[in-house]
Amino acid sequence: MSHADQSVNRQSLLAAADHARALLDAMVRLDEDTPVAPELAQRLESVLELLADHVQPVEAMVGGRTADRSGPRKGSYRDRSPISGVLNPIAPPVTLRVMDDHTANTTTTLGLAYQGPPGRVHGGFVASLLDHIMGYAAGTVGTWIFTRSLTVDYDHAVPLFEELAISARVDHIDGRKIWVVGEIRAEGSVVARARGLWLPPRAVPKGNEG
Ligand SMILES: CCCCCCCCCCCC(=O)SCCNC(=O)CCNC(=O)[C@H](O)C(C)(C)COP(=O)(O)OP(=O)(O)OC[C@H]1O[C@@H](n2cnc3c(N)ncnc32)[C@H](O)[C@@H]1OP(=O)(O)O
Repeated sequence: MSHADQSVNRQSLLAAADHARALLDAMVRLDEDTPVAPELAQRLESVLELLADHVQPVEAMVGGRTADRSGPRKGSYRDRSPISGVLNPIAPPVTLRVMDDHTANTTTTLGLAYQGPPGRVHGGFVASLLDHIMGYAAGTVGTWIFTRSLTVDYDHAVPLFEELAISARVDHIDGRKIWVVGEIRAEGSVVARARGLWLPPRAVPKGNEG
């Protein structure tokens, strides 16, 4: 495939991911007696038939075909992230900014697919957002890092349908331990805060040293 064709294909995949995001939003807003339910199920089945011969085996996407998950991985890992992956429809529209001063931030607005208590973001998703942005701040210190501990304070409701500003910074580093703090603001006020510990693995998985 030529460079130009690849670019057109990526634009189509991005558009498809956006449609799938809109579909997720529509699904949770459908009335149970919607008359188009049978046609919806049928059309989605045909879409899945279209994809059947083209989806990669899962082993190719996690990286490697061996038990230790070493070896090459197809596709961009970041594009498939459940929090900020542009090609992953369960990721809300999020554009991450990772800065040289060991900080990371983003803004996003979440719809009904992320609802916990009525009108509020699900607490588990609040923690996921913080984990992710804080992970990226920690990732400015070491390439391979894992969340070891995360404590979230839910100070106030995190609202749906309003812009949320999520930010994180490395608080201090103690040997291998990277301590990070993060927060979510809505209309300028802090609604959730977190602190956590990130650690590099003792050995980087084979094939992923770079
Ligand atoms: C740009 C690219 C971006 C890339 C950015 C990617 C962003 C995505 C972010 C997503 C983040 C994830 O989902 S990560 C996925 C979820 N997390 C995981 O799966 C991690 C599972 N856990 C592990 O694999 C392991 O526990 C490790 C690798 C994290 C650490 O193992 P370890 O090296 O054996 O270390 P361990 O003994 O557990 O602990 C090390 C030290 O920390 C201390 N320690 C442990 N917990 C605590 C605690 N709560 N408070 C104080 N200290 C603690 C221990 O006492 C010990 O101290 P001392 O005795 O040494 O002094």
